[in-house]
Amino acid sequence: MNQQTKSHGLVQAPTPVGTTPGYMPGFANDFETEALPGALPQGMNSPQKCNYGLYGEQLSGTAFTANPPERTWTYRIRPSVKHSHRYQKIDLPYWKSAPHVDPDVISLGQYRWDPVPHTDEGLNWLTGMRTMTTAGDVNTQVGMASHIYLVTESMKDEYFFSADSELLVVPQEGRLRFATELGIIDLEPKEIAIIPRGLVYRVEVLEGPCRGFVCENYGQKFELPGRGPIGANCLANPRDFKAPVAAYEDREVPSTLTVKWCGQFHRTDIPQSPLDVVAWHGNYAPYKYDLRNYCPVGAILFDHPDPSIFTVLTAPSGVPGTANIDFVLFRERWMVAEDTFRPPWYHKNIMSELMGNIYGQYDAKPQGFVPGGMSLHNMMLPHGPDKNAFEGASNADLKAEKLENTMSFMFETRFPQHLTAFAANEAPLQDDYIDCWTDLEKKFDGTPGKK
Ligand SMILES: O=C(O)Cc1cc(O)ccc1O
Ligand SMILES: [Fe+2]
Repeated sequence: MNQQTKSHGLVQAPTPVGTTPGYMPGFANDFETEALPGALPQGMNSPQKCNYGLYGEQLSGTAFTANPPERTWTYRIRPSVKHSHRYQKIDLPYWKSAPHVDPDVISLGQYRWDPVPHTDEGLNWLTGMRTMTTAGDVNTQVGMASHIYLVTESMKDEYFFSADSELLVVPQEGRLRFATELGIIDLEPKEIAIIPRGLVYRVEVLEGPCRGFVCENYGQKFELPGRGPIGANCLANPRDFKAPVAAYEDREVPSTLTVKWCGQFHRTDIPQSPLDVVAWHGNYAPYKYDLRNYCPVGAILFDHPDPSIFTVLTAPSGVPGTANIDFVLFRERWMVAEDTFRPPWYHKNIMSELMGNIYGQYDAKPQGFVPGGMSLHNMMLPHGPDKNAFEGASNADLKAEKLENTMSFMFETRFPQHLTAFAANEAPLQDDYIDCWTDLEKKFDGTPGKK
């Protein structure tokens, strides 16, 4: 066992050979990691006494009897239960949960927003979360919410967990550190992170201001999509997902723990940092993924496939083939299809489509859908290329062409998404969005031939 390393004020486990410092590779692997030699019991979970006087504690992210069960054994300085004093309700007025149907807001429509701007107000991970849409029901653990975060300040002696949800974080600007019970994840644009339900963490600003998108998944956890005939390779490869090595701090300072539970926020005082897990093993852990590792598969002769071929992660809903949420990535790729209208087709979809632009230009919307911006095409509402994209693609010389400088994504859910009052009234909604289709001409004149 190597000497443990000290970083970020947390004592961190040595890094396994051949990996990025501080991370272990693999999707939903059964990991083991210790920040102090011998802190992890071997061959069993619950010895009569743990090494270093640590407490053993299990964090279960699935039912005990799920197949496979996902859980992690932590060995910590104090059991989590010692952290809990009485909870007080607190208000985070911009962070909403489903069901949340504002009677004054119309969710039926095609919507697009410019980037939500930063303000002079100092905002952290909790106060800076701005809910745009909600879908499903947090109490029955179905559906999701989409948020924009605007973060300029680190959480200090302040910790959080969501009992409601796992969070998929998609940064667009700035760099954040997630100091979690199970280790440290640093995150920047072009990467994503998953923070599991129930995991305690603090978010620090490494380089601000920070803005990004969050998909709050109330349902079953994100997993890798079934690959069907694509087979074992391409799309998101399991080895490119990275879980942090153990890191702990032994700090006795007055702190707070905020809990999101059934859509409400509660706070309790704790006399120490809860990031005191010295060693852990298991398959329930936070992780990050570099979107530049995503290997897209697409049309190599003609036609435009369904965007499901670009699925990075999917959260099942219980109905086979019908996701609670698909996280879909539109990134740089070659367009080679012959005699084909290459951008997305016009369509209506039972699933509702929330999109965000991380950088560059999206092929169906060359203008107006800008980095940091979002769009919503709700259940069964028609959409597709704007007039310019349609004319351009209909008349393009169909040589092999690389779509460069493009990274957008979609949170696609089987549930209709409801706008919050913030999305409808405060965020920079583009009132003229639907005009992007107004000038599409009638070309039909009753005579045959391509027009
Ligand atoms: O609406 C969109 O832009 C997303 C999308 C992209 C695509 O290539 C096919 C269908 C689809 O919904
Ligand atoms: Fe679409």
